Amino acid sequence: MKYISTRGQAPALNFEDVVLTGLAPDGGLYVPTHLPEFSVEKLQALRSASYQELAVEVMMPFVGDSIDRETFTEMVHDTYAAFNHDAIAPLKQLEADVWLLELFHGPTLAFKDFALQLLGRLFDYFLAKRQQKVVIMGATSGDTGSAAIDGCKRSAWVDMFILHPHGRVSEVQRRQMTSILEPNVFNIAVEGNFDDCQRMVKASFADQSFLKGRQLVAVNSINWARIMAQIVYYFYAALRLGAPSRSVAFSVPTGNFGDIFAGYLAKQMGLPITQLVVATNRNDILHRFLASNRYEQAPLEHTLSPSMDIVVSSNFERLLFDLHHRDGQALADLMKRMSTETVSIEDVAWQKARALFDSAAVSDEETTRVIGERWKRSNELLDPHTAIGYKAAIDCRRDPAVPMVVLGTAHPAKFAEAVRKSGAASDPVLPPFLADLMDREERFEVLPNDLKAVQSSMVSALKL
Ligand SMILES: Cc1ncc(COP(=O)(O)O)c(C=O)c1O
Ligand SMILES: N[C@@H](CCOP(=O)(O)O)C(=O)O
Repeated sequence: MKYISTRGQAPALNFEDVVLTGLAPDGGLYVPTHLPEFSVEKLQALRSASYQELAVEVMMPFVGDSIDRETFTEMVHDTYAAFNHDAIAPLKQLEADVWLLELFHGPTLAFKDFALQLLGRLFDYFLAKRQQKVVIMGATSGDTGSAAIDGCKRSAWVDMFILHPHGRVSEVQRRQMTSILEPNVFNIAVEGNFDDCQRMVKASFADQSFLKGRQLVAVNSINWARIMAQIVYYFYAALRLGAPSRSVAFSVPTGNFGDIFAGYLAKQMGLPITQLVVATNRNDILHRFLASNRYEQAPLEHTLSPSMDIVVSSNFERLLFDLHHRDGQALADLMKRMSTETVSIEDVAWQKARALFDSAAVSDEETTRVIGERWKRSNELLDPHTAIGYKAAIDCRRDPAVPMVVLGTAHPAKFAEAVRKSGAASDPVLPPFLADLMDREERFEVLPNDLKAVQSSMVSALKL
């Protein structure tokens, strides 16, 4: 399988090279040249596959000849052995034909573990083969950071710098990152917001000269392997609920548009998904775009669902590429305009987007109300991001006969403030392996919202 840039001006890469990169040199994001197809017969044959078996079937075509099947199968089994539920991604019934796909049974209690546990193993495999050390640089609004650190902290091949917005992630999220004291892990709290962190990461990928020859590698969803691993749980949930004989709908709490883009790809690959709901918080640029065909940036707002406090949604570019017939030049022009002005796309492309996605924006008040109500009704504690997914699912549902799956993206104990405000329960409890989290020593550096300051801190930590 080959990968091309959404902006059309970068060389095509194979899977190994695409895993060990970030942005394409032309500023675009890598996408596969084509998607594997899963026929009805093939889906039927996978109905009773375990999560791990399915993961190999879904991902192997993307991996191609970069890893042999036996080695990749072992890697996948090892990856999901780190999860704390036998089903890996269990489905829980919330009400008649509304299901919660619990994606928080990994080591850091968020859906990011699905891809980042695998990515850490992919890095080790390729870097050991090359005998090469790389530098990871990532931006996080809370969950990617801890999942990346957990996935890569034991690697001899990486030094890792994770930027989070100072004071804008939950205390549990911060401690999950900053209490990892391995010498190759560096946490930087930036006096800015997530978009500022992500901007610095992208600028560093675009010009890596400050690293004096060391190579940067991405852990954010600009890295194709992140998206690839997230496609699998859409297949898993749909097959468990009766696909291919039965269609399924998904509601996805959305920030950087990676998770829902994986759902869109699953649909393109043949999974009978009849509805995809983009669920946002007050940072609702994607909802506003889908409602009005105006892509208009608004200032980032801080909400009770901090992991989705994102305005510039990286992966939206991958969708726009498809909506523009994969025309790299058209995309390069569009992305340039989108960064400075309010943009509308051609009506046909926008109508296509509206046919693919429904959307809703959910306020903090509605989020806490939903958490409280769900707790009263069934003692089910939703984290604020998942609560947004649930509310959007109910508001946007097209066909009650089609099972609606809400992606449960994080464990409620990561977001005690929102849960407390909902009046749902006393503090949600962390699982035993994190019971002492609040007592662990922390290490992080606070830096101004300034690219040069961040890069020079990296250079001195790496002793370059
Ligand atoms: C808990 C949680 N839910 C939802 C999201 C949104 O996912 P995505 O950025 O892939 O849209 C994130 C992170 O972005 C998250 O951490
Ligand atoms: N919500 C994310 C933000 C980064 O998104 P990513 O999927 O591109 O890594 C986080 O929790 O860090």
